[in-house]
Amino acid sequence: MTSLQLHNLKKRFGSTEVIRGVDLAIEDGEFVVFVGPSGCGKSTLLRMISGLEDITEGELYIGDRLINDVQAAQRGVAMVFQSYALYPHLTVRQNMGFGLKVRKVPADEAEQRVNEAAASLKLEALLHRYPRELSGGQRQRVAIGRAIVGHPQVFLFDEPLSNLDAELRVHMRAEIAALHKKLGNTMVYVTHDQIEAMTLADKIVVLRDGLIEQVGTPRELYERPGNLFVAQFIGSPRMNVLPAASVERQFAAYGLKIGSAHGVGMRPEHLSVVYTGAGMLRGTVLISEYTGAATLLHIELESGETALVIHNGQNTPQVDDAVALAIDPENLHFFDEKGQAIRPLRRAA
Ligand SMILES: Nc1ncnc2c1ncn2[C@@H]1O[C@H](COP(=O)(O)OP(=O)(O)OP(=O)(O)O)[C@@H](O)[C@H]1O
Repeated sequence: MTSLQLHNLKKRFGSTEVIRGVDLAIEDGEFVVFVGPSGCGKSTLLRMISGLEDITEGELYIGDRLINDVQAAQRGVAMVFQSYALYPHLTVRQNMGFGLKVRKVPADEAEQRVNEAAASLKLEALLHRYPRELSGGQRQRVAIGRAIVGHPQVFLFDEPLSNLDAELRVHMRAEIAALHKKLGNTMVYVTHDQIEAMTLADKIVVLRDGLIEQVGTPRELYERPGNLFVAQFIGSPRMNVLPAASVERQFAAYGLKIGSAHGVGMRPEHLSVVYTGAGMLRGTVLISEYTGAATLLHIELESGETALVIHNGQNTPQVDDAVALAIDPENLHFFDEKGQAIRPLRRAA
């Protein structure tokens, strides 16, 4: 059993509490991604699981074993860092085998494990090289290989792809997904990258200021955010949220009642530009950003608010054009004055 249970976990540095009571259950074999704004405590929480940071309060179980006071090396976890943390004076083979040597795994078994990991990560031809002779992606693969050879129960990844260029990130992301499929281990992954979170996670944990805001599948968080913070954190560009008062009249014309909602959320990809004048909202194009596959339009609405719209059809409007915007009411999100989601109109598929 390699499930993880976090019970009211807290971390204080001096008098500052940076993890303020986290309860979380991670299932055996699950791929869980921690996201949240810079400084919210993602890395600290991961380091508490790894044993690199001690736990101020609360309980942490791996399987049914309480591991608060178990040393990092005895927890059955392996961590992969953003910085790779390879030994520059050791070859790829030596780097991958180093931990096994320290743990006095017999040499022939260690060699076999390194060979197996090298084969699954396509590193066989590079085993004799030194880290300086490798590309960033190859280095990160070695760092992952070093984690694999220890046969950990749980893999922990702290922004492992942040130092790679865009193309390599896409490639390595797919490799990590394939690795999870193949090994089936429990994995916990910290990232800033929305696409990584959405594509890799079975479950995303959104953290803010040392607390969990919402836990759910990528689809649940995207389609049914529980509050304004999650609504605007998940999805890029972020969800437009307009004061209910500024759209009430226009919506009423379409038979839509805003009710007690304080804010109305509309994702940029759900708004479409219409030319017939039949849109719910009207405005003028302020900025038009062509990105190849789509154009991001900044629309100044009649109410004075600005809305972002992803336009990927023909007839892209130009700056200063007057446009109308339409949205399927199913795609509207409503929030109360405290920012909590109300009247969810959509069901996650
Ligand atoms: N050793 C430390 N001593 C004091 N404060 C710390 C220490 N490590 C982290 N912190 C503080 O704890 C908070 C959480 O830091 P953490 O690195 O976990 O955030 P994060 O969400 O991973 O941020 P980022 O996305 O920027 O990496 C921050 O306010 C940080 O300054």
